[in-house]
Amino acid sequence: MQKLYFLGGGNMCQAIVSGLVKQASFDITVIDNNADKRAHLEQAYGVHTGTVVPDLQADDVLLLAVKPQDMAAATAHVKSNGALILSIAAGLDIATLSAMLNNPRIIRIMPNTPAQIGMGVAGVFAPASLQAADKHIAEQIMSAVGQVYWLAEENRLHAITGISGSGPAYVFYLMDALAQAAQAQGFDAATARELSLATFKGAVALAEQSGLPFAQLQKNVTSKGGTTFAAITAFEAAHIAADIQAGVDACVARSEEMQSQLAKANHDG
Ligand SMILES: NC(=O)C1=CN([C@@H]2O[C@H](COP(=O)(O)OP(=O)(O)OC[C@H]3O[C@@H](n4cnc5c(N)ncnc54)[C@H](OP(=O)(O)O)[C@@H]3O)[C@@H](O)[C@H]2O)C=CC1
Ligand SMILES: O=C(O)[C@@H]1CCC=N1
Repeated sequence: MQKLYFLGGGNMCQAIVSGLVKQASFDITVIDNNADKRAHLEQAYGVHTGTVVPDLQADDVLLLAVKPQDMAAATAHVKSNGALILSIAAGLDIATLSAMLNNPRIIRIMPNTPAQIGMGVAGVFAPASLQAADKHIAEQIMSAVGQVYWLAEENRLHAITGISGSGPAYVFYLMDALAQAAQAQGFDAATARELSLATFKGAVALAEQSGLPFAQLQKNVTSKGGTTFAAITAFEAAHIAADIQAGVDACVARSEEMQSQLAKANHDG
């Protein structure tokens, strides 16, 4: 069985591992410096764990899942020996990773946390020089936990980060805002959470099942001069849609900025 190592056993590693172990197609080892995390990973998913990446072989796979700013230190002693490298780190480009690992065989992935329940979205980019078999491995790993979108250019990873990579946080922010509004209307915290959750859940399922444009679905709730009209008029006066666009733009800009900073730090250091 092909050996797959995760470097970093945190949130995203656990999300991917939880879906992947059901496939039983890789011999998985997670490298993490935290003993509690290693014990949890062994117990919950039956994977091997360790504290150091062993010297790799060409047919092994290493998935990099530490924070971008920890990557240089975490990979300093890794001997990748031409193994396939998959990186989920935001803002670390292939040129920088390739210099860190002395290995150009790298695929970048931008996943998101709903991977934990098999409903993730992942943007994936592979340089043209990589073999179809390498792309197949990335596809196999990420399709175990959700949908996979192949990107034609590495730079598109910034955009996918702004939409689906960070996107779950925007949705939770809106869910929390609706729950807070419910509390302001006198519901207790538990009921407010349930009302917000059930409203999001029902709206998402309706959008999916009807296939209608989101704007049409919104119109179907909005009687002219009625209650929803009052709410949407208030949202428009507050430029909520433009603010969401500004949030996405800030996310994309930060991804680009991190990439320049990390590339420079690695080049200088
Ligand atoms: N969370 C998200 O929604 C998404 C995250 N990503 C990317 O995924 C990557 C991981 O993020 P996430 O899982 O949230 O981060 P976490 O902090 O949850 O996980 C990283 C793990 O790596 C461990 N670690 C740090 N340094 C080392 C080392 N030298 N050797 C072994 N283990 C080490 C950390 O331990 P300790 O805590 O002790 O430092 C931690 O357990 C990041 O690069 C991020 O950009 C991409 C898309 C979405
Ligand atoms: O916030 C971050 O930097 C990471 C990348 C995408 C989601 N979380």
